[in-house]
Amino acid sequence: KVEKIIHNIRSAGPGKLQVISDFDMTLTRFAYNGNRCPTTHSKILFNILIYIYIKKNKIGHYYPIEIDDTRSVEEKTPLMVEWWTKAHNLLVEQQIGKDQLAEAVRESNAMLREGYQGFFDLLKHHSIPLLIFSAGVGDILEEVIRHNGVFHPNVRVFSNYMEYNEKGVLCAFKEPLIHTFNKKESALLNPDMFGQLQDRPNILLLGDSLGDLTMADGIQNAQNILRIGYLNDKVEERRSAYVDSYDIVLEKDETLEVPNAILNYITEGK
Ligand SMILES: Nc1ccn([C@@H]2O[C@H](COP(=O)(O)O)[C@@H](O)[C@H]2O)c(=O)n1
Ligand SMILES: [Mg+2]
Repeated sequence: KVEKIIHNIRSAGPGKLQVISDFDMTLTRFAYNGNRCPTTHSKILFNILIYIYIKKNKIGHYYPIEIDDTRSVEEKTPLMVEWWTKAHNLLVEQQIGKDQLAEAVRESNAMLREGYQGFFDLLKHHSIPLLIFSAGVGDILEEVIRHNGVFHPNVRVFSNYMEYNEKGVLCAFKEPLIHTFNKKESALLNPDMFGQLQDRPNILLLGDSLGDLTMADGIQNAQNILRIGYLNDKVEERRSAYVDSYDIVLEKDETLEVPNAILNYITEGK
């Protein structure tokens, strides 16, 4: 099946392709030297207020629920909304200044996956749109890719964005709230963007959660979708659900080698 999809995408050429990707733990590393890397939410909480990250972000409580594939999306959704709302309220309470963001990212160990330069540059070179759908914090995410010199014009980001008051201080998060399991809804809220991309019916989808599988649902005339899933955590327990849902499953792989190899093959000689 994978060979057939890749063959079809290659035959149609890069002009018919778009890449839709998750951000945290898909384009960024899950772990480095045995330690977990921060997400966009935790990057800022971690850098600005370590105490809050540990005591109040409640990653220890909510993250196991997020990745528990024995619970239904319906059961998990209200708990995810609760987690995200608490985290956003916490950030708002801290009165974070717009200028502190860049500094927070510079000082954090935000790490894109190995091979990110080749990935972003190849997509730019072939003018292949890269749509990043993230339930993280859009302002931080943008800062991370800008800081790494790969925020090219072909990159579009859909995420949770901060709102600042007239003094440049964080005062709210823009609606709608995007969490792990409602990416489909936010994709459908952007018909203009997807309308522009209707002439690109072939999709390379990258994700690390089963919730990421719905990111391409806004594409109405999709023809060939190759879904690559990063299985970062609780590998044994979650393998069969991932193998059933993704076309390719990468276990504990901190690189973009496989997507890059596929993209190189698809665009070879073009
Ligand atoms: N308070 C929170 C809420 C969520 N997270 C993690 O962020 C990830 C979302 O970003 P994606 O780019 O992967 O959509 C999500 O998987 C949560 O684990 C967090 O760290 N803190
Ligand atoms: Mg993710």
